[in-house]
Amino acid sequence: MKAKEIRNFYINEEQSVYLLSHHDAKKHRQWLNICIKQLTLLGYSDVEMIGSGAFGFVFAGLDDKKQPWVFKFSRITLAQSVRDRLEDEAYMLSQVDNPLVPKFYAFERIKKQGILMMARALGEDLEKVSLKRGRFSAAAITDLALKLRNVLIDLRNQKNGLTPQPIVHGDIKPSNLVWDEANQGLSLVDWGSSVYAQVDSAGNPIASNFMDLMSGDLSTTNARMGDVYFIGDEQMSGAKSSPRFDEQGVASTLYALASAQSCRFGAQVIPASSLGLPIELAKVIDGMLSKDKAIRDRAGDYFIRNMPSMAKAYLPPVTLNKELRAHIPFWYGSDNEHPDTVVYSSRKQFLRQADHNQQLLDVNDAQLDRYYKEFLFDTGDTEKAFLASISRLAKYPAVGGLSFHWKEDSLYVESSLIMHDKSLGHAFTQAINNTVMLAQGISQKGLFKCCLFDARKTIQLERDGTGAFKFEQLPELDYEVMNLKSSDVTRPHSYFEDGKDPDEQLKLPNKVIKCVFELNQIHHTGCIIFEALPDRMKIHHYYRLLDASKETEFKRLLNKLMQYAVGIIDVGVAGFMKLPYKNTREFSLCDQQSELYFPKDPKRFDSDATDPKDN
Ligand SMILES: Nc1ncnc2c1ncn2[C@@H]1O[C@H](COP(=O)(O)OP(=O)(O)OP(=O)(O)O)[C@@H](O)[C@H]1O
Repeated sequence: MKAKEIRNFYINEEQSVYLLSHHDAKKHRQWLNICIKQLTLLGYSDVEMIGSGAFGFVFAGLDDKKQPWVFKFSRITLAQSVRDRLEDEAYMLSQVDNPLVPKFYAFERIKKQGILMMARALGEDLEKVSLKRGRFSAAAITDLALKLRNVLIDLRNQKNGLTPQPIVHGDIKPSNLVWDEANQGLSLVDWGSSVYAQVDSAGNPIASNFMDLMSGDLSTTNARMGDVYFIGDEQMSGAKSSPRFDEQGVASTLYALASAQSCRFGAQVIPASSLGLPIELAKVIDGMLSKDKAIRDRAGDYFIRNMPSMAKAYLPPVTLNKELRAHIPFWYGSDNEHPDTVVYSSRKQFLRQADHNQQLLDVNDAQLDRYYKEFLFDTGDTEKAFLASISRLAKYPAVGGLSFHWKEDSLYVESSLIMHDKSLGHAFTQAINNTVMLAQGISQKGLFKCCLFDARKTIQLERDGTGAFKFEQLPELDYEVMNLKSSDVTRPHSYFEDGKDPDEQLKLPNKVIKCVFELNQIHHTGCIIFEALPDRMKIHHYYRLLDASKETEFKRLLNKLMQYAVGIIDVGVAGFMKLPYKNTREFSLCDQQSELYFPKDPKRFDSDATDPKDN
């Protein structure tokens, strides 16, 4: 089939579509519709978008024989050299013949836009499963570990023609593993970081032919950057491509799924040996995630050799902690409302550590761009894991605010969180608890604040030629009213206005600040963030009025706040957050969670088969 008529590609940055400018949002929607329409014209039915990543957008559809296909498009906003990689991805995928890998169908190029066509892996990717399910059980991790170990063996034994030519996938992580629950089937997708290995696991060069040996290829790396939250140190620092890269991806994946995190960096504070896994497997995973290469390699070899016997262990469901409680409270909001959650955090500054030893690969790389944008390059591992755990909270339909204050020997957390999907309560509790445990592992003194808000409610105002904001009617700030018991209403509450934040650069007009202070007299919780750009301003906010008797005054002040906000001329970001009570939770600092292994006598810990939905 020939994809002839596809035009006008426009793919924007990955963020909530609600935060794009009106113009960009429209273009984005048009673009998605064009893709769907064109794929439909080509004869595919039931076309839908099923995924997106740093590099591209992925659509699925059925061919004329009702076979499921996947179409991957690269983001038009990326440099041409990066977009060209879709063709390299197509080539590597075409080289792999494995039941766990979706079959390559075709690579088409229309104008500058490439489209990779392949079989669809059935099921749901493991990152999505993890967000719903929370921590995977010991049995699920063990089963997955064996499957992944077998994938590693297959990649090492891969032949290129007749010569053995191990392949490195280069980006093994939960979202690149598609899991089919019904058939217990696993697929490895996204071959965009894949290359032929240059060295074997012992570091000896692999050359497929004489020409390779002659060319300079053996002295420089051919490695591609995988996801910076999951790749190991060697891939990050530009070592030659080796099967060890994928061992690292597998270790990160198992660790992330066992702990319900979205990265590998938390292992110093929440080691695999604290997650209720069988002792042998836990030690292997911790070993593979070690900072010491010799330990890592030894653990990797052990994993490859012994995983089949480790997988024979009897691992019935057990409940190691009778009751799962959130370390900080959260409340359920209406299930009907599904916020498109976006997180905004300030004071990342103090989480940084000078570490300029990283040798970085290709600065053009989209992943690397992300690495810099997300301030990860000079941040310690635990701090990275903490930031990733905050981003994970934003993957749930939740709004609210959090403040972490690290003092002499304690951590103080203030919070106000509303979750809008009860069925995710169990997994969300684990996500919160991870955030707290990681925060306990941070030893610097300082303050970190973040707000989770619904991007759908963000107010956007465009500027005219003079910089003034254009609007026909002054937009209104949204709020909801919750009538709390009067005993609650009289409780004191705190307000966050604690000195200048180094990450805030917008100077707000005094009248805006005065308004916020007046609002502070009324019992409520919420946040407001002014993001003033050269061409427009976004006002992110959520407000919950906790004293219904003051609604008229509250509304009047919000209105006044908007009137003054449109007077902002400066460019930058500034915000306020208000958390409801002074009942701050105090936690001791804790470098590392204590050991917890799968019990030797599982019968004593019989699972009460808790359904996550009941929690
Ligand atoms: N063949 C496939 N079958 C089923 N789902 C797929 C397939 N290929 C991709 N997906 C889904 O689409 C998502 C994004 O695809 P992919 O990882 O290839 O894109 P990417 O832009 O390279 O992402 P990343 O930034 O994560 O590397 C995957 O997480 C997966 O859920």
